[in-house]
Amino acid sequence: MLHAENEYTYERITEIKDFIKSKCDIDPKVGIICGTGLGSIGELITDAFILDYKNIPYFPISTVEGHKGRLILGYIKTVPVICMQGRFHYYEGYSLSKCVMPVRLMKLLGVTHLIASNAAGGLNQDFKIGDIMLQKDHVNVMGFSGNGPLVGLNDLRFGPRFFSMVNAYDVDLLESAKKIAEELGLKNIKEGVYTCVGGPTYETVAEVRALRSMGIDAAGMSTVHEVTTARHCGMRCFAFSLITNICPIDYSTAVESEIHSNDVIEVAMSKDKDLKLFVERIVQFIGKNDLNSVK
Ligand SMILES: O=P(O)(O)O[C@H]1O[C@H](CO)[C@@H](O)[C@H]1O
Ligand SMILES: Nc1nc2[nH]cnc2c(=O)[nH]1
Repeated sequence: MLHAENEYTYERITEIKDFIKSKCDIDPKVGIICGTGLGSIGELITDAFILDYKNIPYFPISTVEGHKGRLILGYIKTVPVICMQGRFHYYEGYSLSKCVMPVRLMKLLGVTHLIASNAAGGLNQDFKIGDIMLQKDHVNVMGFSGNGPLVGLNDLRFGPRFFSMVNAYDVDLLESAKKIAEELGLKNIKEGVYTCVGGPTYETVAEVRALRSMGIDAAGMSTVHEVTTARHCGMRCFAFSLITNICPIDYSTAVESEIHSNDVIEVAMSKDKDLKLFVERIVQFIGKNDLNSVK
């Protein structure tokens, strides 16, 4: 699968874009990707136009729990948005280029800013369940072995062959998000480095130790390739992880802290009120300050 030809050419994604445009005349500026159990962020959207993935030509379908499989266009406080209520993961059997196709679709629809959310395990042992980790950076461990969303022929209409990933997580958005969290009185805000593993297995103790020694604070199975693709096509990115579990770094406690996907979904859903307010305010901020200043 690694070097299979990317079926999602510029022309194919343009076809999908034209299909959506033929159904809905909203021009989204902010793209939102809901993580596992975080689909309620989509409830913020007014004048919502909803498309099930299964009804969009060439779209994959969501196969995991906690992902509804719907694309929503509409407004958050007058800012036009597009929201994926359900993302695609590598472990579902989708190539990384397939997983990130919706990011490119967002670009073709006019999106300039991406907000990606995810459920993640805390590797940093100072983290607590329910913390919101604002992503300041990532380590692309899958990319180390050449498994990335941009492997293959490069289409310059999306972006350049080589590009920098410094400032992948937009510093201005990150700082503004911190201020917003403070204004909202959110106490459990952390900042850190995220990584995406292939999954679907959670980490062994040895893997937790290895990832931690690389300076990584949280592990998931998404987001890195989405942000990479968004940066390739010039979007400004903000991402956060809801820490749904703490990854065991000691063999003595590993068994009792075993992770179950139901717990991940439950913790994520229990934070929906805070996260909806948080995302709403970030989108508003982008709408007021940032829409015309794409870097
Ligand atoms: O990254 P999101 O989609 O939030 O989901 C995270 O939660 C699931 C594991 O419970 C994995 O899919 C992992 O990536
Ligand atoms: N890789 C990984 N993904 C997660 N998603 C939610 N929790 C975890 C975790 O502990 N590890």
